[in-house]
Amino acid sequence: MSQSTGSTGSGVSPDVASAVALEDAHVATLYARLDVLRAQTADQLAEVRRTLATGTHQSRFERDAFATLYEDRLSQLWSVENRLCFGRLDLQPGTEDPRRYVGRLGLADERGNQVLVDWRAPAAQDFYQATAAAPRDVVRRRHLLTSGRRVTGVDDEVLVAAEGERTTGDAALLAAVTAPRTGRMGDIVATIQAEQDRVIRASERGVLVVQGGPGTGKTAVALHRTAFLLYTHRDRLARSGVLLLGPSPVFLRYVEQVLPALGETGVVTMTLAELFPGVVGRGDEPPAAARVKGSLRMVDVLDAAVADRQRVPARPLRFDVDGTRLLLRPDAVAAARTRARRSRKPHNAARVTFVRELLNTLVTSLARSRGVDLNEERDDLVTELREHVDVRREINLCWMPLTPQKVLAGLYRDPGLLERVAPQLSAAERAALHREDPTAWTEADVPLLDELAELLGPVEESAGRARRDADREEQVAYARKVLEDFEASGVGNPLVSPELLADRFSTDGPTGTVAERAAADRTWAYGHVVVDEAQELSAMAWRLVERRCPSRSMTLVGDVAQTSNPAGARSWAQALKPVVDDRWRLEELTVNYRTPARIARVAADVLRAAGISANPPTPVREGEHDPVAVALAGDGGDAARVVEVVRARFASLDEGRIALITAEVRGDLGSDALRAAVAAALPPGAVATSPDDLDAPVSVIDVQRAKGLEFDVVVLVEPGAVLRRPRGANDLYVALTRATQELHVLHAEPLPAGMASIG
Ligand SMILES: Nc1ncnc2c1ncn2[C@@H]1O[C@H](COP(=O)(O)OP(=O)(O)OP(=O)(O)O)[C@@H](O)[C@H]1O
Repeated sequence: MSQSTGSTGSGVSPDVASAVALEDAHVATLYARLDVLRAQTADQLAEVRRTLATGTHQSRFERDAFATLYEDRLSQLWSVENRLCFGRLDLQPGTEDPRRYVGRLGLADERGNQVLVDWRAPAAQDFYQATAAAPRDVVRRRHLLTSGRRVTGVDDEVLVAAEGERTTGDAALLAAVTAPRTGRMGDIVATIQAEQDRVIRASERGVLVVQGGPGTGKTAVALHRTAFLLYTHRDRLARSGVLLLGPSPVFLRYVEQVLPALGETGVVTMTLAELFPGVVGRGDEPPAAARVKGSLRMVDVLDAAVADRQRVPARPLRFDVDGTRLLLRPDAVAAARTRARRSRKPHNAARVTFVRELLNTLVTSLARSRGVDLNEERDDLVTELREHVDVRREINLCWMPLTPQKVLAGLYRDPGLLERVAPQLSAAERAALHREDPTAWTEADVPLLDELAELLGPVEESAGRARRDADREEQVAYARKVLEDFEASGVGNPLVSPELLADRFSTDGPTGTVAERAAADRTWAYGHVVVDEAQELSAMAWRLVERRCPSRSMTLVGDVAQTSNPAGARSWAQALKPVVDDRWRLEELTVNYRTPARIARVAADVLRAAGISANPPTPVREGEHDPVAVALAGDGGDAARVVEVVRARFASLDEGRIALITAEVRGDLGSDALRAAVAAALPPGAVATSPDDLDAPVSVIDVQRAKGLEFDVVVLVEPGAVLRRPRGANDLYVALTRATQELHVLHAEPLPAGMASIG
């Protein structure tokens, strides 16, 4: 059995009081050590700046590199102030280091003895993995409850006899999951659960899919896994970069503090809409358009659209080259096209072959017409033809250098072209693709632009690339030497690779940081890609992600019961088949840390009523508040009623956040109108001015934007209308599972099937 003892409050037993005093004293020594290291590092930074401030270019270079390292180390030492140490492991006597303290980073005392183990280190693994059923060498796991630098309580589990796996550190966990929300996700290092830890520490090789219902910690796990992989494979990953793909900018802001709090700052975080450099796909579009654009049939459509721009004229082309008449017959153009296509190069590169073939034909007839020796005059004649305006124009009309934007815009603008190149789409599907402003790019356009970039290739090779590469190699070699010196100086392990350091102190700046270079380079190959809400990716989006990660080292987290994109996944097997066939492994998360059981039961009933087979996760707590339904009258006064419910909840809430979740953006009960109405009824600053604002206590958002977020109180308006959206049952499931404490449902229409139990 695993026994839990401990307290955070008054009236504690003498044993607990003395345990708290003991841990308090120990933690004080850890903070003292931290202070010493901070002071030492600050001194070393000042020293480097002073002693190497003058002199040659080389010594300034060296100073900047060392300064960068000390600054990194200092900011890491400052980032661990909060909850520096949160646990203790007591192992069987005779084990190496039988008492281990676990915390945010590893610390050694002045004699070099390890006094704190980094949560990511193998020596900390048992803190998360040991259970009563499989205690490994653990006798006791102790969670330290802290306030500032003081220990205020302990929560002990004594692992003495067999029992099934259970959640660990109950008091600490419950305190974490019931705490009021701030609008920003926090880290969970102190209370990572065994099933989550297995995912976090899983091998980085291959494709790992993490399926879990709402609130199972998928996002938290994805972020902690990212920190773990960077810690474990720093050299490789710092160089190649890690990409974290999230569903929306607001979601990325919601999670943006987690990795820095774990000491990691170099991860590239983006939405799919930003993955094609130079374009941000923020436009809205109807679900029907997104569905077609996400379909794999677009691969052939785009291929045909490019082929359509490789043209053979219907009639012979005639040129007058300085008095010499030339004829270019369609069959000669067709032959040049065939040759160019056979090169299997992208359109812009194959154009070189096409132009060369045509010029060969023309130059032969030019030489013949003028009666000159082709072999002797060839270069001059070719130059003459190349510079001839008509020749250039006609060759361009047959095979133009193209950009992805140009081809896609042309396709959307021209129904005739669409009909020609997309006979496999229905007329309705082609109509869905047509649009008046073809360059108002949407998220679903981004994978298509990327696909086209593959088909087209770059318009011209960027000049100077070779020179930049050579410069960079030199900088990296130098950075490697600086790192060796730094490690020898004994301040700690550098957090960066030579490449990263070269980026950081490079003052002439052609390279930028890994993150900047990766974000700007469509062909960047990331060392690992993490996709959150991965169920939302369409088949075309998967092709793009695959191109960004040729090593296929990926972590994909999501829930196929929450898919709202009409082109998104219905099952992992179906979504991943075209990407990696069946070469992926699955881990499941089964415990819901967010939604209390009283609310989660309603959400599960909605899924069941919609015939969606899913295993909703088991809530970790029952909760204190039953969900409440409030009937609206369906008259002109409903918006005022909604406002009144929000106002009343706001008045009685000391801390935490409220979300008013709507079915739509527009209309009386749409998010825009309700945001204005609620803002007028609440004190200034209480209501977020846009869906992207996470700091105000009250947010008014449509269900789409609520994805991945959570709130203490959710007020949901008109669930029946949510249900009518494409994949509406999934959206309703998402909306119902955003609450950490209370759910209020306001409805004029009858409550949807599955929600009848709400009183
Ligand atoms: N081990 C844990 N200890 C403390 N809190 C946890 C733990 N695991 C998850 N949580 C908390 O539970 C909440 C839900 O986590 P998270 O957002 O990662 O879930 P999710 O599976 O991504 O949910 P959804 O699919 O609904 O977006 C967060 O507040 C997170 O901090």
